Amino acid sequence: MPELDEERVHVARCEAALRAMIDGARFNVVVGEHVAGDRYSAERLGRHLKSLAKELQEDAGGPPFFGRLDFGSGADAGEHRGRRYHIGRRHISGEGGGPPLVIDWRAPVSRAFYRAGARDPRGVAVRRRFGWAGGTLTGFEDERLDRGEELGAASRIMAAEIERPRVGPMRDIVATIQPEQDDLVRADLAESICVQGAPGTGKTAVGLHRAAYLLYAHRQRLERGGVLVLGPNRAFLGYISAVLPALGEIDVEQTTVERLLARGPVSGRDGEAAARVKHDARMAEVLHRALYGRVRRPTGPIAVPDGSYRWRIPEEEFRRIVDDTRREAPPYGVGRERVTARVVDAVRRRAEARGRTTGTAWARTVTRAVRPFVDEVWPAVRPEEVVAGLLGDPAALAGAAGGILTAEEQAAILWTRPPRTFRSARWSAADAVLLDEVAGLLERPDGYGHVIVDEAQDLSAMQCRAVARRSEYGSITVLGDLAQGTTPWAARVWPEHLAHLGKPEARVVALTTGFRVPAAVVELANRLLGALEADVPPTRSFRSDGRLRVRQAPDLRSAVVEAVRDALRHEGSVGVIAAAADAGTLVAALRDGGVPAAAVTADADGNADGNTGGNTGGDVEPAGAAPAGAGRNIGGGAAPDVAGPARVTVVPVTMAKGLEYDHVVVAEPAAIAEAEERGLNRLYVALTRAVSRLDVLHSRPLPPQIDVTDFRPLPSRTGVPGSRPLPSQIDVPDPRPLPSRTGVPGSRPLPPQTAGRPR
Ligand SMILES: Nc1ncnc2c1ncn2[C@@H]1O[C@H](COP(=O)(O)OP(=O)(O)OP(=O)(O)O)[C@@H](O)[C@H]1O
Repeated sequence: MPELDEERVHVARCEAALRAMIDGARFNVVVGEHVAGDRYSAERLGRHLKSLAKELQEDAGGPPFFGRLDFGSGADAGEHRGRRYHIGRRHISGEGGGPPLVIDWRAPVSRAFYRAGARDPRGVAVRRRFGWAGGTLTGFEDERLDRGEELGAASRIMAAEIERPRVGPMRDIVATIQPEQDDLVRADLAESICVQGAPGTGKTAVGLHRAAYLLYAHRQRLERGGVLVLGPNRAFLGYISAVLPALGEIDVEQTTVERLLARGPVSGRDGEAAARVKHDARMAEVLHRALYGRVRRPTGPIAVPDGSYRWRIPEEEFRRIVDDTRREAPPYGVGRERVTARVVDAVRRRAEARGRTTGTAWARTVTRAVRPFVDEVWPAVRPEEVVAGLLGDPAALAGAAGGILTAEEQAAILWTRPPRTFRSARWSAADAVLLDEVAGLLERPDGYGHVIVDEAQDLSAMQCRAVARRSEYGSITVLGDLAQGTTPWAARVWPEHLAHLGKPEARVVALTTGFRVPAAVVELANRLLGALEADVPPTRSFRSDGRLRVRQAPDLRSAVVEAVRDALRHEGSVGVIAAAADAGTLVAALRDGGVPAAAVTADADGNADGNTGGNTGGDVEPAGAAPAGAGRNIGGGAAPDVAGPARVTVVPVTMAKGLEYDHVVVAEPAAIAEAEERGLNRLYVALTRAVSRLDVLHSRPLPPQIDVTDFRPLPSRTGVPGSRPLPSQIDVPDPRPLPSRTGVPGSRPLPPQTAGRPR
């Protein structure tokens, strides 16, 4: 039988086995409800089995496997000698307890699929990649690693997967994880890592796959604490929300830092000066002082009535208890309990010396009697009281911030009209960070087993501390790009940031091969790097396809409508990215032009993406005239079933981080660049959202760094083994001749490898 037919037979066996697994899981749901010993276990088991049944059901339509490993007969194959494994998104059990039909991509043996190469075959004789179209197996590609064959980036199947137009939410990348990405995905649970990755290098993908991997490899250890994924805003979270469920992980909490810290609605706003101070690491010390400033030295003895006795703890002893407890520096709330317990103990010693029996009831009564004395010296407080007490009272602020904040800084954060009580305070997004800091001083928050922080460069020192508090006993994966930092407090180097995150020892790894943005677009964006005050290596694109078009247009609005109409002739999502102030008019222009567009709007909960005024996280508002599917058009995802209008989303550039669209129209770069202090970083983000095509439209002069009159594609730095640095299509006014990479002016380079990746 031809090999492809044999594989199709295997597909059919997998489908049958999967159906049997679904039936089995459903049966177990029913049985599980009766077999578990107690209600708690019954509930847990039921929940587990139901979600398993649901996952399997939802998964049933997808390709059951994407790769195959045939191990050779050499000693390096170890226990896998002569064996063959199909690798897929999830394990599929063999019929009747036989060997599994598909091995989970996270299993130890699957590692060779991602890491084996001609130089280090890891015992693998043949690596096979499968091509699928609409659930049908269409072909495969073999690499005879035992004969020194390796396609690398020349694999057609891999290139097609990476270059596939984006429709719908972000997909998993299990079939094409690159070796350097795999290294990060499978890093040990105990290890904290920081991935400095240029745009589109797969940081987010790596983080999500790492979450799935860790849950697979350390499920029991992570079950209690859980895994937390933090992203910049809701549009981003919407875009990535399908990846983990597709990998069978539905219990991962995905949220923004703002939501994680939220104690109530954000109703106040800060000016930039105030927000900068509130987000500064020095505020931690100010708050610490403000809180512990409430602890007072005892000014008298304690007298506790106890039946016919009256016990007395002298002032000196009480003072020693308070001083000792302060020195031990426990969380404030614990300190309060410790002082109380120590005073009760001191009373107990005296009572027992007089022959009193001191049981639980005695301790309860005495504790009640001691409380008022402890309240005097170590009062119970709420975070809101502490922060309001500081921001609403110049003297209190001066007391806590003296020698830490300058007079101007203190003036910047003082409330001009303090609320009557802390209960009526209007808290800003930055205040939420201060409240969380105080809450963390009062009581340690529950920690997570592992925290993944995306777009971490934008976090402030105080936000980092909030994350650190939640991962004190766990590890973290920090994902970010210093060049994409846009908040006023964005990191310029990693070590300091990692220290604020509580993991100064984290390994910093750079990813530089971009999988999203085509080479020509990358080269344009790279030109901004010198102006971004970030010491990061330039991106090298894996992709030689794609198109860049730069156009001057006196009437920008009509040019945008025209460009979008043109974009809609191609498959995939379309994103129009503009300065926040211009987004509304572009939505209107598109709708007037008969091109309904969805619009990314701000989150209600605040300060997600560097706009200190709050309201910068995002959501997607469906296009007015769009069909029902448009509402699902979160971030980069066009609804899968749409044929036109709902594929277009207008994104204020402040919301574009982490998103991607097949075709991007960037409108008026100069307006983006001048809208904020780190406007060029923002422009860098905007220019790197395109998967296949980028139109840059401008009516005003372009920022000099990307002025196309001087635009010449740089020699390819692709450097991806086996890749073909064919220039992407570049369409700019009056481009200078392409520089030669073979020495002949205007000549186009020949790909080093012509086999395997036809276009
Ligand atoms: N190994 C891979 N195989 C296939 N696609 C990949 C791979 N790595 C990344 N991608 C794709 O490239 C795109 C960019 O990835 P991702 O969003 O994770 O990058 P990023 O580094 O977080 O980018 P940014 O900093 O711009 O947000 C995504 O569509 C992702 O699926």
